[in-house]
Amino acid sequence: MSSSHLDSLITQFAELPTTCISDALAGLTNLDPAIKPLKKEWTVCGRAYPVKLRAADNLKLLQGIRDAQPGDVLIADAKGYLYNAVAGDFVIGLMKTLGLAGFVVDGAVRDVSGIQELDFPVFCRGTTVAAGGKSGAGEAGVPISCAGVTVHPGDIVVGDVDGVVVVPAHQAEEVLIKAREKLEKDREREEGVLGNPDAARAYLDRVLGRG
Ligand SMILES: O=C([O-])CC(=O)C(=O)O
Repeated sequence: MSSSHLDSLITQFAELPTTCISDALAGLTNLDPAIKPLKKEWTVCGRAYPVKLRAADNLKLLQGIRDAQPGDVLIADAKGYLYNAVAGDFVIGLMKTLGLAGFVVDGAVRDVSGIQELDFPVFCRGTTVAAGGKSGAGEAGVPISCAGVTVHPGDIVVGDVDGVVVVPAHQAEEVLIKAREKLEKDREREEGVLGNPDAARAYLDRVLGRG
């Protein structure tokens, strides 16, 4: 896929809620729902730059920040470990300064207030007070397994208040069409019943087989 085509897909995915993208993918590529934005207003959408870390160690995360391209979403498997952070406001500030689109981590961050002030979208499993180490184990820019999902470099990562979905690059066009259709159906269904008790009862009767 050319990079301008991928950019156009990313722009279009950014307009969709994760719920519809999840439905289009049958829920198969959603990260563990414990992974949520540090601020509920934050959203993220971009090319995946995956990083594999040892629990509580961030040297290879720093390599990922150095090697990723502007617009990439750094997505890190930090083994779900919550006692030591792999990033605080300093490391997140590096990501923002180098133009990355966001950070998703199956692990912990710290300096929550500082990160919120940076206004750079961070999605994580949890937060902690303790720093991590820099011993060097891990790999950057390789396929990973993160919070139950395989992520390849160049997949599309989309996150909002509901959670994070990974769109495999080779399925992106088809998923975009299906997700848009789902969004339209959800809107019609909602508009049809909201504030209209007769329509609400008719819907329930139909689904319950009493119509
Ligand atoms: O320096 C580190 O590796 C982690 C940290 O506390 C920060 O990013 O502020």
